[in-house]
Amino acid sequence: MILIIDDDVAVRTSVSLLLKQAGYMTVSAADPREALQQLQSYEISLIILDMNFSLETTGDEGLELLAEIRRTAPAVPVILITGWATISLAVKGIKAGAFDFINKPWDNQHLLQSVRTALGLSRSLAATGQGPQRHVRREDYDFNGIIGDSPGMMEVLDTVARIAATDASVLIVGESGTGKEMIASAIYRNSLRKTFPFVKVNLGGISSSLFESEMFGHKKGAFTDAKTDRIGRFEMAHNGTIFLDEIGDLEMNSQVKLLRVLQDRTYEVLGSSRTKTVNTRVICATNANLEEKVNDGTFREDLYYRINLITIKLPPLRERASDIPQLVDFYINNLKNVYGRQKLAVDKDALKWLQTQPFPGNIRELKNMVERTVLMSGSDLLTIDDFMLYKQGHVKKAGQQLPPVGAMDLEEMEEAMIKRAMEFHHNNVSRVAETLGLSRGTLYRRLKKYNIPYEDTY
Ligand SMILES: Nc1ncnc2c1ncn2[C@@H]1O[C@H](COP(=O)(O)OP(=O)(O)OP(=O)(O)O)[C@@H](O)[C@H]1O
Repeated sequence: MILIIDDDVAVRTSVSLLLKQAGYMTVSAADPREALQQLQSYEISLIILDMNFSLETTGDEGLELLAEIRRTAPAVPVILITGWATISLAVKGIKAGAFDFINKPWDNQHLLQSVRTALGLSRSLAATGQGPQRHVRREDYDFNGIIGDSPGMMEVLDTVARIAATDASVLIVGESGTGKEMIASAIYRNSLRKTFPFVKVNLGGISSSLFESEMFGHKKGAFTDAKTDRIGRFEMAHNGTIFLDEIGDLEMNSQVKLLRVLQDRTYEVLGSSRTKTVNTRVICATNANLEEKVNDGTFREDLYYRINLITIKLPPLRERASDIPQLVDFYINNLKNVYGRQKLAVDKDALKWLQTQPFPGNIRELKNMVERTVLMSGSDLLTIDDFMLYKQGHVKKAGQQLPPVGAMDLEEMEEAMIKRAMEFHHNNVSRVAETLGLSRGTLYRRLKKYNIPYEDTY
């Protein structure tokens, strides 16, 4: 049973009709007292609450009622309905524990989708809440290529399993190289949207002047360089999932534009006056601390609350060192096939030693280290010495190739190295980032800084 709380009878009736047509049962309440009564009388599974239901415009009464609901029925998700003008009120509501907020006038499909997500999520939370510390069975999901069964990793996979089928927006946080993109793809592969596109966008690589054209597309002639029509990423992701990587790098004026499409699910193609509607699940990732960015005013608080209904934190590799042997084994097995060296193996002491290493670049760094050590060592059984040699060799080789002191400054060297790597990898940004030990976001920033042309590989 869904409880609709609004003092406006027209709103109550239309929401109730919409939900009934979609197969839900509803009851409604016109004021807080009646709302709390209904909550006692019925088994309520979801509440839709209009924040401005009171005659006062501050919305305080709505917030008070929300707090009361959270106290009496903490497991029941609440969806707020708010006006654009009261967006700060919606943020307050989300902080106070509301599940989602929808703007007035609402789009029926959007409201229904939020209802489905809220119900799906609370059901799966209830289901996984049963029984002592039960972990998901890997074989029930598509977790291909995701290695590790440390407690930290299992917790991540449990969350992915629980939330994949819902449409909840997910924010994946963690240091560079911890597998954020990999987890985003796992959420998609295990979702109901898996037969629709998965569109990856590296926001770190998109300048604010190009943001709209990249994300929403443009019509031929919309601006000087618009020689042909261009389809935007949101359109490509229609019915599917959009993965917004490096969201922490998004500039303020682009944040407003992104917020609007996430909020209203509508946008306009540049050069066209028609409003388009998009239905997409949003997964974001960042290695920045967004809360800090919100506090220092460089990331919009309302956008932050819009994207992080669910937060998945990927632990750094040093906090799940027990996964290292499995990861090494996985990479060695891949390399056996690539190089036709079926006897490749890593000795026990080396495995132990690897587990004590700090790996600031996390799994990406471990993977690079294993690959390069295999390439450099002629022996099939890799020992600590081989890995050490790789580390020293790395430094020595670099030493031999350095230009004379004074010939170049650090920035010039960096630029030259990036250009060489781009040439070597034929502008494949992902490969270049891997070889240079950078995250893609960092590499994109450098490419822009040095004006090095690149094709966005996403
Ligand atoms: N659990 C894992 N099992 C196997 N390989 C992994 C795992 N996690 C990450 N990797 C590998 O490590 C590399 C980095 O992963 P990924 O690109 O997903 O990290 P990221 O956190 O998105 O990095 P960045 O912040 O730099 O964009 C990839 O080659 C990926 O295949």
